[in-house]
Amino acid sequence: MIRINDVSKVFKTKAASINAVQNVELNIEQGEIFGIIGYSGAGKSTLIRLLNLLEVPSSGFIKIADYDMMTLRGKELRKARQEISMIFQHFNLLWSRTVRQNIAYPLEIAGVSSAKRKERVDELIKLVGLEGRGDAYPSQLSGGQKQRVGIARALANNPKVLLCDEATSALDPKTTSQILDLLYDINQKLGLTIVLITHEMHVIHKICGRVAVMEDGKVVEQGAVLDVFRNPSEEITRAFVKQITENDESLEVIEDQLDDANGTVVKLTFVGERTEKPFVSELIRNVDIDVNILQGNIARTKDGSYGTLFISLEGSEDKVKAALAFLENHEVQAEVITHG
Ligand SMILES: Nc1ncnc2c1ncn2[C@@H]1O[C@H](COP(=O)(O)OP(=O)(O)OP(=O)(O)O)[C@@H](O)[C@H]1O
Repeated sequence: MIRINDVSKVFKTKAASINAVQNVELNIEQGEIFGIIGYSGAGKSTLIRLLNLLEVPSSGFIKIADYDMMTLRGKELRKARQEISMIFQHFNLLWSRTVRQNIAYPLEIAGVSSAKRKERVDELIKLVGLEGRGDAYPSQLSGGQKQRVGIARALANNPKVLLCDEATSALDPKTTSQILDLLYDINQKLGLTIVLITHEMHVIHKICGRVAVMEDGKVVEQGAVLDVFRNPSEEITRAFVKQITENDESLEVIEDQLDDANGTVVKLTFVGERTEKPFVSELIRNVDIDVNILQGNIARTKDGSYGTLFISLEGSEDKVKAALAFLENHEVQAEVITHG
């Protein structure tokens, strides 16, 4: 659906040339939810804005559906943009228009008749869960409701692709979760291809199937979300994965407990089916060793679960060795943190 081939963007200012996006290669398939994650300044916004030509690439090729984006001008570009819609962090609503009028706006521009507009707006209001709020103004809505209007407006002309530019970054965790659920439902119902950018790993693991990690304008790693969780190859990716698996609070607890632990402290990482199985009780039964659970966390991704567990193994050196071997044989990654 989306082919990004050797795409770069250089911003030339009086003071310097900034390589905001460098030689990016990405293929995004029809109907997938693809996440792009990076810290501030990594180039995510620039990259997503290149997709609908809000920014023009300095070099490279972008193909979306049947459009060779680099060659589009005028009327053709406007038509392509109707099929590549976008939602924004700060919603970008028209404040003097009601919810209905905001949603109808792109339909007006596309020349849709008044009766058809009304029908379509009714459908969209239902789709995004804004029944009863059609005549409200944006200032009368919560953040989550404003983003629902943004989503309905973006979907008005039946786009093939929805670009989400930090769409949940201004929302609290509960509302973020509701908006992500809505995006996921829309993806499932309409088969819409969604590309989202974020600096938060929980957004990625909640709804994305694949992810690309950006740093200094480059895509440094990409793959299925579960694989990236299991085997992050870059330092920056490991840091993002830790946003989910080791929050600051959990590390503090572990550090306190490390000082007190008598045994060998081990960090276990397990993926997919393994998270469903009682391997700790199997370990205790098979190796006859004491296991003290210090801290645990399971993250559910769209395609399965990923978990980490910090345990302390208390027993003779041979027993500890046998326990580590048992874990390895049962597809649980074990990393010894300290020896007691
Ligand atoms: N219009 C512009 N003119 C000059 N430099 C720009 C412009 N837009 C972005 N940049 C620079 O390009 C780099 C990438 O910025 P970009 O906004 O794409 O990053 P980002 O990952 O989206 O970060 P953030 O989440 O903070 O927006 C930064 O160094 C930024 O200062």
